[in-house]
Amino acid sequence: METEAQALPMTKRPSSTSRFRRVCVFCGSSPGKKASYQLAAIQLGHELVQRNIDLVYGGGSVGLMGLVSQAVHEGGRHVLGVIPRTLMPREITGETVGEVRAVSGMHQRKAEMARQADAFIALPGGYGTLEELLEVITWAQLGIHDKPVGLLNVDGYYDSLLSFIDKAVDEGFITPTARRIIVSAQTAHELLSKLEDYAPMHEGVAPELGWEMEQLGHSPKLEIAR
Ligand SMILES: C/C(=C\CNc1ncnc2c1ncn2[C@@H]1O[C@H](COP(=O)(O)O)[C@@H](O)[C@H]1O)CO
Repeated sequence: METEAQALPMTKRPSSTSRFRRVCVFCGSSPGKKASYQLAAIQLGHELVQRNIDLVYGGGSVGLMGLVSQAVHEGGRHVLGVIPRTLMPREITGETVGEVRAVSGMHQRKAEMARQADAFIALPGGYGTLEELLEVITWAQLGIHDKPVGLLNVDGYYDSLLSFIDKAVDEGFITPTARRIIVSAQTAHELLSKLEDYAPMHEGVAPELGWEMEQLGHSPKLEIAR
């Protein structure tokens, strides 16, 4: 349900503060077939602006990635696009608004996005989005970071993924504690509010696995957990 403030145009809305300085958004490099996916990307951008949160994402202007980054940039917040050099030509990813950081490969990109963010949000997307989402969930499960992970379940797009994960819990492959790492909601406003309230609950299996980030040129947990 939209509040009175949310119904106002972005320029007329009162801004609020957040415990997050910068959020990483994973999302489709395609726009998807439903207008609701594109609208949700724009609304997420507006919600970040309203809460004074900056954006880090995979760079470029293709698909939902372009919509969320443009909404944040136009709202006056900082946008950081992290792009592997091989994807930098404009004909592959389009123009990136804000700051562009070139990295040497896909692994370095994920590590840099994770290092720069205080929380993660996945919009609808394909293999790339799923891979990025599942990696930060896995890192949270292992205690490599303590940052909240949110799933924006637009129009039930992720219902079947969530059902599968619940089945994995029932079948003994994911613990109930690890299941709670994923915070989901149907609107950006509700999701950000839930993420603000999130308390980390990993089982601290192997926090020393921060070595993985070190291998990619970053310091372990202390630096990325902020
Ligand atoms: C290869 C093609 C387009 C590549 N364009 C991309 N530009 C920037 N970032 C990308 C691109 N493709 C994937 N990513 C990253 O993965 C996520 C999106 O992948 P999905 O498979 O579309 O869900 C996104 O978060 C990026 O970080 C032409 O097809």
